[in-house]
Amino acid sequence: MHYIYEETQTLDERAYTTFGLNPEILMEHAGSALAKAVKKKLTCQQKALFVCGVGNNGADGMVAARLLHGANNVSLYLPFPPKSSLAKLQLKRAMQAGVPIVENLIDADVYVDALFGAGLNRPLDGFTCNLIDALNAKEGYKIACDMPSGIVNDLSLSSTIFNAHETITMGALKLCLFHDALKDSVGKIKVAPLGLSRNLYALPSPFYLLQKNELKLPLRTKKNCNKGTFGHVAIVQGNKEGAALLAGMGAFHFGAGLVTLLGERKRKTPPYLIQASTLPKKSSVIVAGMGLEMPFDTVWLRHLLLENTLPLVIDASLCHHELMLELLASKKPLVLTPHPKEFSSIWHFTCNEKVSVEQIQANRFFYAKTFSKRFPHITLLLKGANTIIAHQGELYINTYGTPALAKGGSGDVLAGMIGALIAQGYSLKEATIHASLAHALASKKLTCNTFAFTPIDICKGLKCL
Ligand SMILES: NC(=O)C1=CN([C@@H]2O[C@H](COP(=O)(O)OP(=O)(O)OC[C@H]3O[C@@H](n4cnc5c(N)ncnc54)[C@H](OP(=O)(O)O)[C@@H]3O)[C@@H](O)[C@H]2O)[C@@H](O)CC1
Ligand SMILES: Nc1ncnc2c1ncn2[C@@H]1O[C@H](COP(=O)(O)OP(=O)(O)O)[C@@H](O)[C@H]1O
Ligand SMILES: [K+]
Repeated sequence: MHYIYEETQTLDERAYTTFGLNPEILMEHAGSALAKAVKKKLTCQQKALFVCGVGNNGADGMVAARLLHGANNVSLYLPFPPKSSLAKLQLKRAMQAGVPIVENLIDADVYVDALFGAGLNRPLDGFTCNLIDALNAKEGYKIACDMPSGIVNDLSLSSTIFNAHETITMGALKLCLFHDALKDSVGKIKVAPLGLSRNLYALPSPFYLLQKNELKLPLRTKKNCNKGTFGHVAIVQGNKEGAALLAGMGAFHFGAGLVTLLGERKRKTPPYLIQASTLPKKSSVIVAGMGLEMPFDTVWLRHLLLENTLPLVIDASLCHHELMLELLASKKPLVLTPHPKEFSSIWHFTCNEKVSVEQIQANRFFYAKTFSKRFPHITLLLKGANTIIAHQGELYINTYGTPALAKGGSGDVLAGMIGALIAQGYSLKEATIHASLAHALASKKLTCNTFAFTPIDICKGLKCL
């Protein structure tokens, strides 16, 4: 698991004070990593253009251009005169080495965006937006230095953002790179070590990037077992019965020994799903919310969810229902799996403050972290292009989801999968993390194109993990 940081200046400063490095040493490493990434994409006849800004982000680009010049065809384009002392120094060195400087945005095979990085402190002006639009419109491979230009104060996004195929980020991963709205702009993210190994440069952080090799599958290693060994998931069935069916299939395919759909007996279900009107005695967990159309029998549901000690996975319409207040107050072990609109309702109930979906999406990390600190017994999974799992102020980010999942029913399967892992003995946090990883990775197993995928394909994909 890699740490992610809200800002990395503290890490740079520690590299100076603890390890005796200095900004120039760090920058030489940043430029060298950028140069390596550019070189990989260039044949001898091809040309790279480094578009450099006024600060140290631009200076990184100038270092990379100097390192490549002589062996590769590279040029610098400086739309503004350098401001920072390191940018002035690096420009001088680049000129002494003879790096060509061009006056316009010329055509190239590789474009490097070294306009702005962590120092962008206000929205971009019209000229810079037009420049970035022009860069985005160019053919060719695009590399962002540290971060795509357009992220203001490491946090909010300008209306115009550089669209990279690849981002070489300096020293460590930054939280802003995992904004949902940047998922189409960052490309592949690579970390450039800055004169120290990544481990030495790093400090502990409460934010983590989930890696696929960390996935803990519910593999059956003991031969002496029976269905009871793997728990019993009870799923509340609503009027839209397909939702509970999908959750049931997700739970069953992810290892639950028994899965019961609770409610009125419905028409066709897969034969391995049990139907019952009362909670089975040996249930391990209750999953509820999907397919529940309002109004529903609140008395029955309140009794079912609250009059026992079973952990709960709560999804979909229940997030909009005032029953949520009682669930939160009950201090029952709880996983909540809202999408941003559902989270906006939960936030309203719990914090007595109306926040729009847009506000949540613009500040996903803040809202998820704040909520998880306020409700330390809850594990929150905030859905999105990059899913966030929040627990006691820690955030785990899953970037593996794909647009194939953007279909009704994908979330239902996920809720069932989380229930399955809880039933098999995972902690609520671990169940949520590993179900989320498996959900995203399974969706990649069967994706032949981006549109024909169905939620049932997630279950099929689980068979291949
Ligand atoms: N040890 C180090 O230092 C290391 C640094 N590293 C690299 O440095 C990058 C950070 O460099 P940075 O802090 O100089 O910021 P950067 O993004 O280049 O821009 C700041 C400049 O832009 C200006 N400005 C701001 N907003 C503006 C706007 N809207 N429109 C116009 N101008 C605007 C602002 O000027 P202001 O007008 O605010 O005085 C300032 O001059 C980091 O991302 C990484 O790539 C790595 O090499 C690792 C080691
Ligand atoms: N563009 C996307 N990239 C990655 N994952 C996505 C994307 N769109 C949706 N998902 C995932 O698909 C699931 C959709 O869940 P949800 O919106 O609750 O659907 P439903 O309630 O219809 O089952 C979530 O896990 C979400 O993170
Ligand atoms: K940049």
